[in-house]
Amino acid sequence: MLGSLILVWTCIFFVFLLIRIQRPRNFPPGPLPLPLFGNLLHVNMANPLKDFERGWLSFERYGNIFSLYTGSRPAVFLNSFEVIKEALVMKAQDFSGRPQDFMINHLSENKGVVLADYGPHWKDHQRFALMTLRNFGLGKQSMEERILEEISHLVADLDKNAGGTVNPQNVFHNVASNVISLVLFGSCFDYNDEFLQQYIQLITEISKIINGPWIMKCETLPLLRILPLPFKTAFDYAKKLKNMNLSLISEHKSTRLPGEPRDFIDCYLDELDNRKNDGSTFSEEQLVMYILDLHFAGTDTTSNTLLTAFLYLITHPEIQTKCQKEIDEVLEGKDHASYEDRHNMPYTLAVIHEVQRVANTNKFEPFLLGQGTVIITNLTTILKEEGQWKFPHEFNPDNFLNEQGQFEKPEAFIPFSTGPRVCLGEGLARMELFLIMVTLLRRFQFAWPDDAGEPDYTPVYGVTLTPKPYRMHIRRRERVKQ
Ligand code: HEM
Repeated sequence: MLGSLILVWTCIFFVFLLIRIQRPRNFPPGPLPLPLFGNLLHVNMANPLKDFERGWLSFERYGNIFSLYTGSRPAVFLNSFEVIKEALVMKAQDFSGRPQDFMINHLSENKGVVLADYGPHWKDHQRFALMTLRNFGLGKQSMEERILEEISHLVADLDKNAGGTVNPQNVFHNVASNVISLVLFGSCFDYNDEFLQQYIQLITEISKIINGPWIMKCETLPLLRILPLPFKTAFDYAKKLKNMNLSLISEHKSTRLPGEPRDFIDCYLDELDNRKNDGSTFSEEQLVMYILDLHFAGTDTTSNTLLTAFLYLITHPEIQTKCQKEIDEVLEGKDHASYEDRHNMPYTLAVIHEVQRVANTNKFEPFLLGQGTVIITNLTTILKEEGQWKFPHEFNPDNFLNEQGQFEKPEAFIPFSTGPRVCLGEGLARMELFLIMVTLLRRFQFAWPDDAGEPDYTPVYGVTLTPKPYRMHIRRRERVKQ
């Protein structure tokens, strides 16, 4: 009996030795990975940020580089501004790839730009998007006019609720979605439009699923991917979205005048005509996914930043009032704000940047280094890194103001990332944030409702971070002529 027991335990011990995961020599430190599971059981899957911020995977414990295993695959986390800059800027060639075998790659069918690996396909499409955005007036007045036009609908919508309270979630989602729709489809939608509502709902559902607990388990144990688990509905939703994009493309095909593009889709169709069958990576299937990528990347991030902005502004009324004073002075006698006005509004600009710092919508970015090692840059740590900020752990616009009250941007402010994979919508997003916030603050006074209890700033973990749902009280301001 004893002999059999010893034999069983010896076998178990040898199997364990065979399948155990060992960190290679000189590999960044981290918690001991378990066979098969790696560090899956070490991480709070509902909200890993808690582990990283002040928890047991914090900077204080493992320093600025550490590693975790998803199954038998290592992922290296870069945790400070200096190491991220070194990787993404100084060694950009090595650190600009994307993993191609995550679940999410199956969803996107390895098309589009956000998840594309570093290479000719990504380069051509990134260049094309930047050029198209520029041609449609990014950085010029025409884009500004389009955004202001969209903001006028937002103002009318909020005005209907003046004197009452609103849940700003849908309001900001609609406006961000409409701005990017203008660029992509040449038109924006009525806020109650069925197409828009379905589009946003499908994107929201996919975000929830790809950030849910099943996905992490499937990354760890890829065999699970073939089972009919709840995450499979994400594929049905993605198919519906692709069909919606296909219908938009076919409508464009039937109404376009070649060489006279009205929007991003027309530009891409012109590009296809010009390239004919030159063997390039441009194709209609790419366009379907590319539209989805840009819509997704441009909507959630911008609207969650706005939600964060107003959460902090209504709970810091003194900061709101100081912005309004500056805005009133600079816009005295003008009908509307212009993006150029930012140069005369150092305090408001500082508040917008501080909002982006605390909102930190894109917390982790995955990159692929040779030999299959995934590199994850942890933007959360950098945007609160001691030594980089005057007040790393509080909401304080002074983080972006010098002694003379002039606007100053610390180098570690990288909410749009840095290096070749930097956000390609940065210019558009910055213009949107400025024009929307300035216009709304000029028109309305926003307040935390008396019966709403204590504000909770802890973000909800998701593909992008978002504040917990809240309501805000709205009142028209008297100073502005209607
Ligand atoms: C406040 C708003 C925004 C924030 C904070 C933001 C942030 C980011 C970040 C951090 C990345 C890098 C992600 C990564 O490497 O995984 C990124 C990439 C990207 N963003 Fe944005 N973004 C915003 C708005 C937009 C808008 C409006 C657009 C649409 C034009 C857009 C399009 C993209 C695209 C296409 C990429 C992928 C670039 C590539 O991989 O080459 N973003 N964004």
